[in-house]
Amino acid sequence: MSLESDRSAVVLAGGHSTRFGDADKAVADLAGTPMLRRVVDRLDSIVDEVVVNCREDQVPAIEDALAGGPAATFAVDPVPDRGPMAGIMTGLRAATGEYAAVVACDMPFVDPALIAHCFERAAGREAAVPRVDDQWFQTTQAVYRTDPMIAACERALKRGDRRIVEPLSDLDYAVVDEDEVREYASLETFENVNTREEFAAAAERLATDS
Ligand SMILES: Nc1nc2c(ncn2[C@@H]2O[C@H](COP(=O)(O)OP(=O)(O)OP(=O)(O)O)[C@@H](O)[C@H]2O)c(=O)[nH]1
Ligand SMILES: [Mg+2]
Repeated sequence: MSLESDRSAVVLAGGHSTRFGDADKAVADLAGTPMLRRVVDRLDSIVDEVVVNCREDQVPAIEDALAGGPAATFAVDPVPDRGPMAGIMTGLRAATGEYAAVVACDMPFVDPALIAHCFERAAGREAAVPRVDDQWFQTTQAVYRTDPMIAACERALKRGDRRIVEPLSDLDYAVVDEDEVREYASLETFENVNTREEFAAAAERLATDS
């Protein structure tokens, strides 16, 4: 068994991209490659399995965006629009790994070296979550132990709490602080793209990078 055989990735894409406008940012062409495809490509090298979480109506376009690339399976929200934390729960339910990295589809600069480190830090615990400014947990670029995180999401939703940090209160998690993050990645790894302006700026940087 390879070292990585327990590792899944869940890419979250079930939002409505309202700040982006009419189109789905997940599949929007970012410097020649759909944004979600960039995230999947980066994660594929460090996990055994990639699961994409989205709504049913997004599946065809996301399939197109991934065509010819790494294999991915879909985890469709049984009830759409319950927020990113419910999406994490849906994705993790479909994941087969003991641990899974969760990354939002709008983080095209995600650094696989940091994710690999989060897998190391989560070992023997229930999560490893970066926190760069002693305040905001990067819950959509973190590693969770699949079963306890599913249970924690279920409990939070049952309490009527959709906040994405809420499941952490039930978990034994490691915090990956800013200094530790910087050993593996630059902080652009956490940059998320919401508006057309942010998308254009990200495209410009990616075009000059490659
Ligand atoms: N499954 C699921 N995922 C969601 C939901 N809302 C947001 N997400 C995902 O969570 C991540 C971060 O969300 P946002 O940046 O707010 O994305 P968004 O909701 O599509 O965009 P806005 O409408 O502009 O807020 C993205 O990967 C989204 O696809 C939801 O209701 N369900
Ligand atoms: Mg949103």
